[in-house]
Amino acid sequence: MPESADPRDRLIVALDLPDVAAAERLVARIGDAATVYKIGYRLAYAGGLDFAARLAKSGKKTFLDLKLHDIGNTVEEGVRSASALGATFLTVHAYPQTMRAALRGRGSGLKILAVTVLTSYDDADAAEAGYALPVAELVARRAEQAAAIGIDGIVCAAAEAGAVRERIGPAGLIVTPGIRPAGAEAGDQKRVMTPGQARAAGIDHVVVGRPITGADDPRAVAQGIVAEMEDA
Ligand SMILES: O=c1ccn([C@@H]2O[C@H](COP(=O)(O)O)[C@@H](O)[C@H]2O)c(=O)[nH]1
Repeated sequence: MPESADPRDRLIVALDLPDVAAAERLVARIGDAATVYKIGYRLAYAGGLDFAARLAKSGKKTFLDLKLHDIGNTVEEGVRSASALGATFLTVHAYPQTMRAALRGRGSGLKILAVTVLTSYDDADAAEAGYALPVAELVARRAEQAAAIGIDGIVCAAAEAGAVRERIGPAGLIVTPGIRPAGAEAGDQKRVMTPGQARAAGIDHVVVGRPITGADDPRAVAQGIVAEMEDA
């Protein structure tokens, strides 16, 4: 999705909910305050892929956060199947073989986003997983590889947006989870920024789940996040 004139497109609401009925209720409560919805494992394994296709047909943009990573043939064919769901975004892990396969399987209209290092990881977690590089360097390296391969966008923490932008140029998308309005619980997220800080750092889209799904008034929280980014 190129830089949109609609500020609501900057917010991607993560529908991390137990079933389609709960997702439908949340989307109805948020109404026109959000335009882009993310379906991850939890909902995808509970009928969420059909729901994603319906959401796309209803005019919302959809983001399939499936974080694919497998042998090239499986990724390519998986992306080909996912393309048929009418989604705007699909994630894969930022491994070169995986990213190349995803681009081979992609139909027109689907943007492939490469997940660099999960925002729940800090340097100690990366070391525990066997990586010699600190997170910031690993993100930069993966962004550089993703750009060379021709990937559409990068998923990283907002703190890395500047370094990623240098490597992917102005046309690549920077999508950042690990976003918390001031005062909200970080939960398991370790590389966190507020929506305003993230926007000022140069991101294109923020992903926000629990601060919206757990809110008494999810529509108001979504509107607040969009407004905070507008003001940044
Ligand atoms: O590095 C990553 C990649 C994906 N995610 C996903 O984003 C949302 C964040 O939800 P919150 O409730 O706002 O923490 C969630 O669906 C993750 O699977 C991420 O957090 N970090």
